[in-house]
Amino acid sequence: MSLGDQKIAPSISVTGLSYKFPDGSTGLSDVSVQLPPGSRTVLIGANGAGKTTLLRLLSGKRMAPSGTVKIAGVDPFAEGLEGVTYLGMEWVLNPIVRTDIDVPTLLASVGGDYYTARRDELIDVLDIDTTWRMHAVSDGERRRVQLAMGLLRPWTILLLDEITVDLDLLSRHNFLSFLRKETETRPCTIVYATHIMDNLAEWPTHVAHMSLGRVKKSGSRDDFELDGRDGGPAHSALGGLVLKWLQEDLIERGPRKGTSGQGKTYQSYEGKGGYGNEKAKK
Ligand SMILES: Nc1ncnc2c1ncn2[C@@H]1O[C@H](COP(=O)(O)OP(=O)(O)OP(=O)(O)O)[C@@H](O)[C@H]1O
Repeated sequence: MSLGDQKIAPSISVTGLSYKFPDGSTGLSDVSVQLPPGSRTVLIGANGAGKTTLLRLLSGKRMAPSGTVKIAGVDPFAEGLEGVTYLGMEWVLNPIVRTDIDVPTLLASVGGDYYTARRDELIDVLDIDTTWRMHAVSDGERRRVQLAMGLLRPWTILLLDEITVDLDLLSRHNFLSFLRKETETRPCTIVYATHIMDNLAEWPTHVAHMSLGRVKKSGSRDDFELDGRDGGPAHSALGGLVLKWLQEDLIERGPRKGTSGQGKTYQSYEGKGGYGNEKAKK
């Protein structure tokens, strides 16, 4: 049975996953994380923390050691990865979406004439003009068409690797709302690696924090008190938590090799006024 046939959403279970790149350097160290069926997880971590490496392993783009990854309780590499969609940078860079081609043709090429209701919904949600020609659209417009293409087939696991950077605030909000509705109305599970916290606070059911190739913490929004303490706003709870994690990670990592060793961490940004205020004073 393929993942697409499941009546309940798939869980994602990673246990003791270590990975070395072909050059022998460590990509992941003993990663364990459990994400329940139907969850929407935001994967947090500084640049280079290992988010893409983990998502590529989950998607089968890189081979995970046997027994370390289970999707819906089974080893996806043995049973097949049908239903797993990974949307990351290399997918974004596919040159076809920069050629002189029209939107209906592109959507038809990924099943748009079969999944007509989903196609029309995505055109609406992502505010796509079907008369666009792809060599003559803006970066954000192109990204919206790409997202419609990537989301069109009804996946059961969606692995999103920061591909919403070009979307304007409203488009991203609508896109996140669509994903939320998906997990609430059909059996599917999402992991989303992002650095953009705008409008995100209410969205995740779970959060996982990566640093230096490890998952340091993971849990539900309740575990991290994401709904704010004492009635405080969720957006400041998530934003504050992420900033704190990244500052701790930077201290743990220490100065980069090849620097003078006098690197500053700019922890006093608020107290000293930061770059913005320095500029404003001039
Ligand atoms: N093919 C590779 N060979 C060796 N090292 C690699 C390779 N790909 C990535 N790395 C290193 O692995 C680390 C993790 O990279 P990864 O792309 O997973 O980080 P990330 O958390 O997704 O970062 P970002 O937020 O910048 O996208 C980085 O230090 C990177 O330099």
